[in-house]
Amino acid sequence: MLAIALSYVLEALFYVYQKPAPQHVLLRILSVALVWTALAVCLSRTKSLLWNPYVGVFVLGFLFESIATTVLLATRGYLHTVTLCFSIMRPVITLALSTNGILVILSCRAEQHTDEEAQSLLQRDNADTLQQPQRRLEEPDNWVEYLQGFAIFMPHLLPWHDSKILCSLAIRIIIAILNRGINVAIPRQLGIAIDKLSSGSGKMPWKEIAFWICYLWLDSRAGLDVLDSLAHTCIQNSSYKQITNLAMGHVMDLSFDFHSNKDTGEILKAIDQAGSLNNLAQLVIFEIIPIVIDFISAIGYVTHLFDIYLTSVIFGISATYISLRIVANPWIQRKQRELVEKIRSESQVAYEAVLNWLTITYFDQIRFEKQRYSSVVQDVVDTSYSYLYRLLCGNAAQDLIMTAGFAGCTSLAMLQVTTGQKSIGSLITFITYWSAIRGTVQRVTGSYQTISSTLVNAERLLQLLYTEPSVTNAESSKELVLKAGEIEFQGVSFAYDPRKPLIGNLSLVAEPGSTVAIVGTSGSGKSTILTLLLRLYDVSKGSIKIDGQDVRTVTLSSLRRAIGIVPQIPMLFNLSIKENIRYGRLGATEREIEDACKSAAIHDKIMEFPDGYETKVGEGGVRLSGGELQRLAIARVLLKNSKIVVLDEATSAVDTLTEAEIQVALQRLQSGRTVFVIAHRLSTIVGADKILVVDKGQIIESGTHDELLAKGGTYKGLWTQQTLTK
Ligand SMILES: Nc1ncnc2c1ncn2[C@@H]1O[C@H](COP(=O)(O)OP(=O)(O)OP(=O)(O)O)[C@@H](O)[C@H]1O
Repeated sequence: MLAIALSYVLEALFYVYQKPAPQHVLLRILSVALVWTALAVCLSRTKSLLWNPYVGVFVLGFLFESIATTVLLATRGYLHTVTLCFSIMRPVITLALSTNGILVILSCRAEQHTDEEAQSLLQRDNADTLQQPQRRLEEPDNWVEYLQGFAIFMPHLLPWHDSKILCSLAIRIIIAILNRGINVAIPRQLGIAIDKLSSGSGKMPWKEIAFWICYLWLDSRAGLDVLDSLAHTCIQNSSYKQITNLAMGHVMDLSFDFHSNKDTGEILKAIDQAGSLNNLAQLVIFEIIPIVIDFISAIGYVTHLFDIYLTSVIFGISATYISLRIVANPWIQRKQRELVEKIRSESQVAYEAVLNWLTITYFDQIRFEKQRYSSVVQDVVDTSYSYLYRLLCGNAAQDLIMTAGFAGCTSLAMLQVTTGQKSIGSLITFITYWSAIRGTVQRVTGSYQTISSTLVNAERLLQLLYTEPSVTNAESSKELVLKAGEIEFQGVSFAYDPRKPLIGNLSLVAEPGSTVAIVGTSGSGKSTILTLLLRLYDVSKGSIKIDGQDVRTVTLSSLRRAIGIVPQIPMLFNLSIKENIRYGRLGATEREIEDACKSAAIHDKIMEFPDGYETKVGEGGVRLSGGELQRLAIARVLLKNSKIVVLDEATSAVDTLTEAEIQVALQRLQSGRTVFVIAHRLSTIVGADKILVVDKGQIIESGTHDELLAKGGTYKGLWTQQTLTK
């Protein structure tokens, strides 16, 4: 392919120096050379080659080359040994290319056929669906699919239903159209003014100069740009709002399996970087499209002003300039992607260090953490230098081409002025217009660079958006209708990891208004049983029913509204005590909050704090003691006032005196509610209606305290151990 392109370039040079040819012949030769060069460059950069379009080009090339050669021989126009050689060589090469391509396609088909037979259809489809989004991001070579991946952002980047946005869009489109005219009008007007000046009339061309200044004003930042910037900011703010809300909303909607594996710092950075997508749609509409229009008008205007030679040179330079960026971009982008990843790990390390400051201090590892952070920062700096180096190399190579092109074009134009073919005004117009042409071509690569870095920045967010929540509302899900509050586990099996089954065929019934206690060794799956009730995970077998309704058939929101939970390690927001308790029921009055705190035996303690209910609890509740934290969590659930209550070691961190107080509160809480209690301290569950002893995800004993003691099994052993220890 390069040989064909080279033959055309040599033929063009031959025509320029040996045998002048009409402009249309030269233009054809140069255009075809460009097409073959572009095709060869594309082919050299393709990793997973799609042969069909290339073979199509080769076959068409062979047809056209053969016709061109036949016509040339028949008309004997511009025939010379050199051109004759080229004209015969090209059909031969294209024929060879076509034959080779067809053979490759046939052999590929044969291979594919055997591959497909060896693979089951279902397997292939599943693998395809699962890997599609990932593959799109990992194979930037397949750029159509890669871009398709980002299409989910489009409705958020340009919200069509918003009249304010539509109005801003209309303003920007009108200004963009006006700007296209102004771009040509400025150099044209200057040329007209100079021609009038040099006409020797001795008059000042006031009118022409006034128009020129007026165009300059419109083009300046005091002109149309003011209105354009306002409209731009309006659209940008709207897409910022939409994209960040989309990102945050999606992360909040993801299920517990995602949140138990996530890297918080890295996720926060990914959401933060989503902001860079704001400008994407506007960049395409108001940069790329105007650039194409500018370029076409530049080509037309220069042809009108001078001739097709100059236009072809400009066209060739521009194509080389842009191709260079396209070729260099993957090389630059690789470093940029590395840089983005390094920046994300930097925020992850910083986040973890700040979050775990206390642990770091306990183990006196502050120096180690400082070093760790400084080493990731150094990594970021080093990578940013390598990225900058690659970027500068690309820019320098491009600008060299542009400068050489300017020298060539201006010399050509000056040549025409010296021979009297063109006026000095035309030359000035061309020189002024050159900066517009250069600007246009530079904007193409600038926009390409911006778009590609925006996309690289947003890749992580895109991966996040492709992550589906594993627990969702079923299509026909209804609100949970709570009646008496009966809970039934029927043959429930579950595993966090399929390789390690945890709960196997577990069945239990919690009667309405009863208290069911779950006891057992650490890690036996007690908390997991209750996370299944909350549908943080779905059971892999069996079902969980509340008042006869399967938890998978009711909405997640109604299910979680019905259950109040006091977790093992309660987490609080870094807000005041009052605001944290109000989280149980946002509409609660101050009186209700105080009542809940009194019931949870924490009111007096809160009143001892200098700021009372306004005391800030610190991140996660770090400024409170373990016992205070647990009692606040109980108060929060009391305020929520839900029919079903789950207490996961709710009193493990309080002394026996406080525990006795809380027990009174809990008894109040338990009346009329179905309660699940997980407790290691068996003294707290002796009054439970049913005690289940769990081991390795199975219920091995069940009954009341007395029944279990009478049985003399595992429970009796645990009880004896604890009472003896006491
Ligand atoms: N989100 C999770 N992802 C993967 N494995 C988990 C997850 N949560 C718990 N596990 C594992 O499941 C097993 C049971 O954990 P679970 O918290 O249910 O035990 P437990 O009986 O409540 O223990 P403890 O009394 O110590 O609180 C443990 O081996 C634990 O490592």
